[in-house]
Amino acid sequence: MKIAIIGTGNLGKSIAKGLITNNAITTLYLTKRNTDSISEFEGYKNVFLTTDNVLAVQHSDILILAVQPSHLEKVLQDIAPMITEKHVVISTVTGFSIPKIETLIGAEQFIIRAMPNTAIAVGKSMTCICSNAQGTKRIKIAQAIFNRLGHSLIIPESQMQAATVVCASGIAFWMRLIRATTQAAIQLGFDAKEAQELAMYTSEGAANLLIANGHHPEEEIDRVTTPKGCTIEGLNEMEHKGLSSSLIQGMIASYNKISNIKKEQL
Ligand SMILES: NC(=O)C1=CN([C@@H]2O[C@H](COP(=O)(O)OP(=O)(O)OC[C@H]3O[C@@H](n4cnc5c(N)ncnc54)[C@H](O)[C@@H]3O)[C@@H](O)[C@H]2O)C=CC1
Ligand SMILES: O=C(O)[C@@H]1CCC=N1
Repeated sequence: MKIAIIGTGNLGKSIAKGLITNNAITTLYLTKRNTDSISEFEGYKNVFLTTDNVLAVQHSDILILAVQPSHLEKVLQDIAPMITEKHVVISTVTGFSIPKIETLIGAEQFIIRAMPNTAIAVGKSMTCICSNAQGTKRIKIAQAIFNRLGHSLIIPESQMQAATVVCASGIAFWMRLIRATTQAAIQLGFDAKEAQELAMYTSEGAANLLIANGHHPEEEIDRVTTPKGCTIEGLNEMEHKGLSSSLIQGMIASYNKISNIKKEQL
């Protein structure tokens, strides 16, 4: 696949790493206004670094847009004349709707919105995808890319904002949970490196149990909680202190913030 990533920042770099590691490219153009900070990609075969978005579009079929929301309009205006029927345009940009993209490049283009997360760098992104009417004809291409780099789900565009919080911001939320369990493990006597190892692999094990068995989390919790034991003592104390409630409220606050960001952009 001939892919261009327009705006190779935090997310763009993660996508580039995932694509390169998984041999998912024929050519890969990475653009940035100053390419110095993506020099780590120099030297890879068939990977080209450039400041020229138009050049990247001309040499690619799949265009992954990963600039900040405030930059997308200008980027789309610049590349619009170069977009042809060979291109599939995949925007990862938060809060920038498909109708708005259509007004800038045309509703006849294949337009996909994707919400991956930075775990795409290690082939473990949960990516939600939606498209415009024309894009439904190419959505399988987008799914094939994101399934190679993790797991994907097609959703209606109306759920994209929620997907941003759960999947994209979700990486940060899970990191805090892993950090907190690491801190507890240190207090309980493990050195910092061991503590993080215990926290990382235990969280990986918990997620894999659900993925493999398809169980509800409480079913797995029941298997761990010995009556009058230490697990239920800890769980109940966490809930008295508002663990679930705090996570839910945090995610709702994050969701509401996206609505405000969208209004600020109008
Ligand atoms: N960081 C994340 O985990 C996720 C970010 N997103 C979305 O992805 C987009 C990018 O986010 P980040 O990577 O975090 O931002 P970032 O600021 O790290 O990356 C954006 C990059 O675009 C470059 N850029 C700006 N104007 C450009 C232009 N005209 N041509 C080429 N490059 C240009 C900037 O130099 C920067 O490196 C945002 O819209 C964000 O909402 C979506 C999911 C996850
Ligand atoms: O924090 C943000 O606004 C962006 C969107 C999801 C991840 N980063």
